[in-house]
Amino acid sequence: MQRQPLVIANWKMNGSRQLTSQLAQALRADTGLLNDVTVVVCPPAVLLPAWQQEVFYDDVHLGAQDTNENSAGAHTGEHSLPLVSEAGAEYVLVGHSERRQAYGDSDQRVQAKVDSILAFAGQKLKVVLCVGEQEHERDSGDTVKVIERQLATALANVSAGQLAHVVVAYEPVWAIGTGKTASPEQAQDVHAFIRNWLQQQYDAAAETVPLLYGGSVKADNAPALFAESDIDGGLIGGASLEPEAFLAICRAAQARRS
Ligand SMILES: O=C(CO)COP(=O)(O)O
Repeated sequence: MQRQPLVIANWKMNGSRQLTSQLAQALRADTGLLNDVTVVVCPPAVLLPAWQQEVFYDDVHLGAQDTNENSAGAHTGEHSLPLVSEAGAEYVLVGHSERRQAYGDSDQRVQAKVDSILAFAGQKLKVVLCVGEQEHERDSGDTVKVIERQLATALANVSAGQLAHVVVAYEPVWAIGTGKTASPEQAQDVHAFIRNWLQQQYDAAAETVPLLYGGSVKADNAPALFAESDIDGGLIGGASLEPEAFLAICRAAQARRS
């Protein structure tokens, strides 16, 4: 099945208004690219309004890096779904390893966030569920066990109908920001496992779910990664802060369509 390639920029706690204009202009200069590839930018939440002004043609889509599972209340420093949605976000990253490791996002909390996003306002938001093993878990042969646990908990309450609003990003923790990319074969093996697992749970609905690879994706390694059958695009950290590099990565995803 032909899935539209998807590339998501995760700026993490980086970027600026100036970079917002630069990247938006670079992306908009290549209209053919934006027809073929769905491009989503997840800036820090305070930059969402600046991005909203840049992408008034809806050609680039916006996302939030995280949200709180509560819709409002006394949660100092947090962002709710109504707030990020009003600021233009259509996608929400959930369970990024940096949130799992440093900010208390347990499997259960990830599940609560997934449930709240899919229940929000008639399912207008998409979940980008991040999963991935740590280096010692890969070394001890537990990669698949960890991924299965993360998927099973996060998606426990998700129906086949809701799966159309889910993207899964495989981000091996040892490859994030380290320059150590998973080889295309290592990534494809895990993506095939994820696809099979989704098929067992959801039958045909699993075919529509975009599976992204993230972890030190750069302009030079993206073509080989995106040539794999179950790698539908990427979740890009550092290289998304460099317009030239990010565009080259998006073009590598575009090549999946030919
Ligand atoms: O964590 C990532 C994207 O969410 C990957 O980050 P890097 O591309 O900087 O390794």
